[in-house]
Amino acid sequence: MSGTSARLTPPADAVKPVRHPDAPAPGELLGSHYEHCFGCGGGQPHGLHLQATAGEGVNVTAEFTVKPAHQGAPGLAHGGVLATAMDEALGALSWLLRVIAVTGRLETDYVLPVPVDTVLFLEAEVTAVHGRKIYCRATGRTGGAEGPVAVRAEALFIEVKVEHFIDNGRPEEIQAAMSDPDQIRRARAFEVNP
Ligand SMILES: CCCCCCCC/C=C\CCCCCCCC(=O)SCCNC(=O)CCNC(=O)[C@H](O)C(C)(C)COP(=O)(O)OP(=O)(O)OC[C@H]1O[C@@H](n2cnc3c(N)ncnc32)[C@H](O)[C@@H]1OP(=O)(O)O
Repeated sequence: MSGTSARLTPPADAVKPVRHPDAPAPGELLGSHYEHCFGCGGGQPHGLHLQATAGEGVNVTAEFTVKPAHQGAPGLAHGGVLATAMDEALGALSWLLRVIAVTGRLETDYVLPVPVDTVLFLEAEVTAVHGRKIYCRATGRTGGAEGPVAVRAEALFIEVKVEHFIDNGRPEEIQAAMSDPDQIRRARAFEVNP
């Protein structure tokens, strides 16, 4: 059973997403937006270490291997961890629009149980844009990119300015990020007008 709430249905005057001309080329590995991100950072031992690849449209693909640290029931992935994987893959779409965006709403359908050691093949795409609102969806398949859907998600991301993080983040991490030239470069890669 699945369904989409009215808040995730784009309004009639929403527009089709446009791949930014300076977006990473199709097939390019997108890299982590922040080393300590639980979803994609290399600095989180139990994180998901998701690596997303740019697609040809406003879409990305990624693989996520379920580790023992990600269990909910014995030998099975925790649903919240699977939602995190979907959130992260959807968040990576920002690279293709060259905007900074955060999750406003995320709805997840859990279709099949996902055992530890499973490789989930994720695909995410933007479906519509309305002002700052970015409508998107994702699937997670087992056994290959054409395998059965185990997880499905729809989401609304909201475009924000870099000040969203500077104003709201804990000062010590913000100061560390702002004094790291590589982090500044990564943050700028999201912004059309840095
Ligand atoms: C250089 C140093 C700094 C480092 C920089 C690092 C660069 C990092 C780069 C990239 C990071 C990306 C990170 C990705 C990680 C994966 C994604 C996540 O997990 S993100 C974390 C979870 N999400 C949140 O923490 C959001 C918390 N919420 C908020 O902050 C606000 O609620 C926010 C920004 C989402 C909206 O607040 P408003 O005041 O800006 O805007 P309003 O007017 O409330 O909403 C705008 C429109 O969106 C709709 N909207 C907002 N929330 C909605 C919702 N939940 N459902 C439906 N519609 C919603 C509203 O109805 C409104 O629509 P109408 O324009 O009137 O048509």
